[in-house]
Amino acid sequence: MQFLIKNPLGADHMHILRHLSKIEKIVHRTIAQFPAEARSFLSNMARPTVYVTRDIGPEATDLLKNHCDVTIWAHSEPVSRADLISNVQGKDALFCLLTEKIDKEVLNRAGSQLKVVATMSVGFDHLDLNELKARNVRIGYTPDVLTPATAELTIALLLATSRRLLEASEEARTGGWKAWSPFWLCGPSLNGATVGVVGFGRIGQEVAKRLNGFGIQKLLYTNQSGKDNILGGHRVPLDELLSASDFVISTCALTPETKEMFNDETFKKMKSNAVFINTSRGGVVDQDALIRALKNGTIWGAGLDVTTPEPLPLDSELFKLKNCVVLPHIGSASIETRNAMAVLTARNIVSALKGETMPSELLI
Ligand SMILES: O=C(O)[C@H](O)CO
Repeated sequence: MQFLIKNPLGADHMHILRHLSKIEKIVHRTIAQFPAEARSFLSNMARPTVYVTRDIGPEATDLLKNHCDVTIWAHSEPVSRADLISNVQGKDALFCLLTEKIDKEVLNRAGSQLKVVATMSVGFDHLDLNELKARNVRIGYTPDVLTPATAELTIALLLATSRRLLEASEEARTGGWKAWSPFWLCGPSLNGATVGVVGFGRIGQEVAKRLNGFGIQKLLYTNQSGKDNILGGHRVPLDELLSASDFVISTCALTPETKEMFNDETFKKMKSNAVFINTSRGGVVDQDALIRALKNGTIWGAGLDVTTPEPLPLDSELFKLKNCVVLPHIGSASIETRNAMAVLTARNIVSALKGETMPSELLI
């Protein structure tokens, strides 16, 4: 607490502060004797507290600070589990990232005053939804704001994989470029191709819109809504999509149903010239099966923005395969998008703490 002290009586400031501190103690003792209801009413009037698990930029931080007492893990690496657990104790809100697993242990340690957990991501497979629901903790997430950036990156990764951009750049820099050669560094073209998008939600559809400019012949998709003919595409069963597509793009959420849906069996159903792109979650792929498929020529190549685990260990077979491009989960990493995600997460928290409608609440 800070006091601006005018001193009309001429007493020295230290003397006044000693009195104030005595008064504060008396107030605390008195409040402690109030009935529980009155105590909780008074504590609700105090500024709420929020724990933030990374540096989230000035705009989102200021927004939170205008309404709450903010504690930040302001480091570039993720907060350790031990630090998360000790810092979340007693907080009213938690601002987290997809790098933190928010489970029973974290929620128990946070305490029953916790009102909202807001994640700076559209994916929420790192949150234990049942435990949050059981505690009536509201959940914020960041759909929509990251859709264009993630779609953009999906196209970039697809082209980098099919047109072998990283390999080509490496050859140019390291003396492999001897002369222009007819079939050197060639890869399959998007022009005239059939593209299958697995999970035709917000991001999948935005990818499809961008594909339009590349002269693809046919768009296939699987989706949950059951709607056909979205954006001129055909809704088909997964097996049909896999066997007919030259490019298979995974943009589906990780759920118990989609876990490792790309496995030995499904890779075998794809064309041998197929390019597999994953910008959703590493967990939708059985990674050992993918390595086998890439080594054996079951499919032509793969571009992965997401892996299991993350970061992918340096000795992973995937890094050794020329027909595989691995990116460090940068789907939404445009400057504007990451800031918008941070601000939306902060707004989710402030609204939930005020008991208002959240801009993006995950309703379960
Ligand atoms: O879930 C998300 O938001 C992405 O994977 C990262 O932006």
